[in-house]
Amino acid sequence: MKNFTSVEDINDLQSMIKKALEIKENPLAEPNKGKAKTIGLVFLNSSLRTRLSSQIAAQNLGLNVLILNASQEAWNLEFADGAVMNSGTVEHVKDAVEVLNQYCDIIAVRCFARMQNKEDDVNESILSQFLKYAKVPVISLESATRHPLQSFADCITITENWPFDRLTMNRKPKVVLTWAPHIKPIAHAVANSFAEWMQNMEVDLVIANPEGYDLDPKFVKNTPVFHDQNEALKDADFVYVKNWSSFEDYAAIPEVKGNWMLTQEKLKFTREAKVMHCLPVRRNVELSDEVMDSENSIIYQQAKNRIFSAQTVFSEILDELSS
Ligand SMILES: NCCC[C@H](NC(=O)CCC(=O)O)C(=O)O
Ligand SMILES: NC(=O)OP(=O)(O)O
Repeated sequence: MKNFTSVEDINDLQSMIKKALEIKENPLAEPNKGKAKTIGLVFLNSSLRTRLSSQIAAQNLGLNVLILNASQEAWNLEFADGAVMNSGTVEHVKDAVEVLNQYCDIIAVRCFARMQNKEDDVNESILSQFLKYAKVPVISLESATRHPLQSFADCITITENWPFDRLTMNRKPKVVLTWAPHIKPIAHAVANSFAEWMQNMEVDLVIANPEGYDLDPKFVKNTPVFHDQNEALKDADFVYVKNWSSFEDYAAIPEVKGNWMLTQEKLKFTREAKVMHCLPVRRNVELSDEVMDSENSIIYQQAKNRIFSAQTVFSEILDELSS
């Protein structure tokens, strides 16, 4: 694995999940694998889970970890080619990445959608510059259109919670990615990425969202989309709750009829579905306290699995560096 920015960067998802579950059994099995190597974790946006789980994963492998909370601690970066930098930005991303090349064996970066210009976000205007200027492997810690370490952790979590003998069960789990309300425009990365990874799993995926909130067709592909949440939830085994803004009318939040917050009442339509969310979650807006704190929730397990998705990816990249 050279870089890790999408599901396209892995060869075999099932063997990656197997490896992650082995790492989970014994996370300290290879304490010197990353010895004398340095990973730089660069955050252009806020984080709790990604920052801490990546740090734990790197430390478990003996990597040196540099963390730059760039939005708060570093110089204001310029991303435009040929910019005359006589205003607010202090350092060009080209120079920043060239310097990171001097310090790091792996560069990991979080660069959310800026939600100002659809083309910029769809074309990954920030991540693409890291990929262009980096001379070392680049890992996405969530970019404008994808959150691959989250989606990989989601695959691990679904696998752990669908342990039945698939042959005797004779059916795939039904997984529903449902839109949920929010108070402000939210990016598409988590939802896009979840759809993309689920399309590579042995599951029946459906997406539920209100009219006006269809995701980018590039990510939806042939996944069935329901505009009636209750209909989509019927017989679900897993319900993944997530807000996103309009893709078509980019970053708009058109009015929604009815209440899309996930409640225990709505779970009655499901097969006692397990509930998932990437966190952070707006309680009693996206889902009710009752759901969040119920036996159905596997949300903290998902957060824990962020360690093992990251450790598996770092481990694969270290294998590549030493080959
Ligand atoms: N990294 C996981 C999710 C990040 C982001 N959430 C947020 O921006 C929440 C912000 C808020 O709730 O105000 C998202 O959903 O794409
Ligand atoms: N799920 C997730 O990526 O959380 P953070 O934004 O806190 O890293």
